Amino acid sequence: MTQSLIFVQRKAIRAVGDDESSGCSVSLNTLTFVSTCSRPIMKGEELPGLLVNEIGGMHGILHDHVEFLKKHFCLITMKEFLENKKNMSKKVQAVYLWWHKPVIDKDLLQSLPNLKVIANSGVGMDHLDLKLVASFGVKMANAPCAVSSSTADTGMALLLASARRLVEGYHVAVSPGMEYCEADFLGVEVTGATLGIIGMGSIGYKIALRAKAFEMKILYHNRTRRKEQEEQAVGALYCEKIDDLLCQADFVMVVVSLTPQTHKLIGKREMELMKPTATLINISRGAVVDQEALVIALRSGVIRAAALDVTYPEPLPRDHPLLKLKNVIITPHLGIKTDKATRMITEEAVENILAALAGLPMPSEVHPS
Ligand SMILES: O=CC(=O)O
Repeated sequence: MTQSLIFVQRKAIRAVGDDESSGCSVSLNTLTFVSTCSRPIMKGEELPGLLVNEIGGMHGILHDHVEFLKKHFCLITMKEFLENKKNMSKKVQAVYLWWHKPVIDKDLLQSLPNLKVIANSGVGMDHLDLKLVASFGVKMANAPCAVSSSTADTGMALLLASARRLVEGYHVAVSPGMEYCEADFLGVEVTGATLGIIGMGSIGYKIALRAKAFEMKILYHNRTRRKEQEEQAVGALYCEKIDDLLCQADFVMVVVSLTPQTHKLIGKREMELMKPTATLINISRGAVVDQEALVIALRSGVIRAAALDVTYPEPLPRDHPLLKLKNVIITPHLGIKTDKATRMITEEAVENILAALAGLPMPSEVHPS
């Protein structure tokens, strides 16, 4: 199988995918790496160099991913690269960013004359200077298909946990001698409640699908309105203005990418527009919400609660006021992390890199805005 065939095959899957409405194929997943990306290695063929931060250890690529990557690339770690820059720099044709590492700066880009593509292990690209990378003629890709289901699940898990006060309840249940009365832990009913989704890309859409099963009313705001049939499929109503969504929703779910336009998108004014009984859920990036304003809003009852998979910084300093509030749930940016999603991320990265190296359009190319 040639690289171009691989791409055509995947493109065909996308075109008929059972998840067309979210813009992603869901067919590329299994619990082991799929073989659609693999190709026979010709005798004597030199595999393209793929720069990765490190292998294994606390922050490095998982070993089973390494085995898969080695079928397509000659892996070069940052350590090997820095120790032998002269020989290695020309070999590197692609970089795989594993949880934002290695850091891509001008120095690194200048030292990689044959670099053609950078693939990211996730959907958010805010850690990368897209314009800088593009100015070196290097293409970029993310992995939106791989992460949409797992991230949508995290959003719903946070919504349910906050509504039903599961974390508070857990602490009481496991604390010896803790007493509680029947009226404690009154939560908020999710069935029939209104969910406002800010950001209706593939993750937002999958949240809507899940919320529909919970019989929620769904409002959404997005830069571009979804097609009528997509809206109807999940029963979502479009709010052209975020404010209209904020003042009606019982749960506000933030799913936008972090850009200069979305930085502190949800601030004091927006929280004051929300119902005092509303819950804010953030699964995008911490900086999309003004955290100082959030602390005040949570302390003073401007909103009921918050559930955050993302904060700034990550992790929060131990003495951060958000960590002291009972009406907050915080998880350590685990949104996309499932066994299946992480494997799919690496598959999607390989698919993108192979397409770029073959001079073909990449399935999930990212352009600077
Ligand atoms: O945070 C997760 C991602 O960017 O995919």
